[in-house]
Amino acid sequence: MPGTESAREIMACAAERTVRFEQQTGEKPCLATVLVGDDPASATYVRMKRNRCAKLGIESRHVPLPASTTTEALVAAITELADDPAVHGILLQHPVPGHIDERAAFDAIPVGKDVDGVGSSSFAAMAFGRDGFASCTPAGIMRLLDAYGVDPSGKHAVVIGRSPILGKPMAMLLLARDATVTVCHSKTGDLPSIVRTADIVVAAVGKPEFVRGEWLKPGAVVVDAGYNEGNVGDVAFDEAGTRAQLLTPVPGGVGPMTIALLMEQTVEAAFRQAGLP
Ligand SMILES: Nc1nc2c(c(=O)[nH]1)N[C@@H](CN(C=O)c1ccc(C(=O)N[C@@H](CCC(=O)O)C(=O)O)cc1)CN2
Repeated sequence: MPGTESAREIMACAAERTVRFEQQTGEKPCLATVLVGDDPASATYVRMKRNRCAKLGIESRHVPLPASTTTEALVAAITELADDPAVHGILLQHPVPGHIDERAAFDAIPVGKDVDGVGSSSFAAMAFGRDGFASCTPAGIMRLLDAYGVDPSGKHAVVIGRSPILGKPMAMLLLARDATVTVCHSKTGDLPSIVRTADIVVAAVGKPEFVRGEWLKPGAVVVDAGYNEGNVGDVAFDEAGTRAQLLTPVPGGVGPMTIALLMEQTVEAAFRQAGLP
């Protein structure tokens, strides 16, 4: 499976670096996870991340907060983690309850600890090719394209979805690799005809089997970044499979890469904070 295989390689490397970090500093890299409320899917994703940390020898510290948490209280909890030198990376699980200003909370994570790449400063650094961490799912997708020998340069890439942690950074990363990028969203007219012109399609809409096989240009590369209930992606897999040159599966595609990138970036943050190469 494409994602599982590439993710395994990235995580093996993160595990090796974790051992080296401990030998050099006597400490372990540490990821703090912040979960607000009791959404079961979010709880599952946080558990998957913490389990992966444990497997790789990365420490994790969990901060569960009630759904009634205010923006101010969440920002204060994040600031406490930001000020703690034993914490190298901070992850705030998205989505947070609707009354919270999620952007303010993401932006409270200092850029050096923003291993999930969700802050505005991280976005700017990524967009302008500066040091920082990219949002894990789009960064994982770029690595997946590389692993499969797909060079975005000169290709028409269509990103369906414009969310701050997926569609928008995805467009920037593809642009940085010289793709011609079209971002489509809920107000886009005649989506199928735009998708039909794409060499690379990234589906990040959050609607099960939304992208149909007949929309695709034969030979297109199709990346399914959907994570809908029941492990169903945003692409109608069987239909798309008959037309696509490469189609990432759900499960076993983009999801494992998201977690692998989070592990890689947490370990890298630990090295940077310790001033080690
Ligand atoms: N702060 C963040 N919040 C959210 C992100 C994110 O990157 N940062 N992404 C999504 C959900 N997500 C991680 O949080 C996520 C979703 C799915 C998977 C995954 O590996 N899925 C597996 C299948 C699930 C399973 O095996 O039970 C797969 O696709 O193979 C990883 C991460 C929203 N929130």
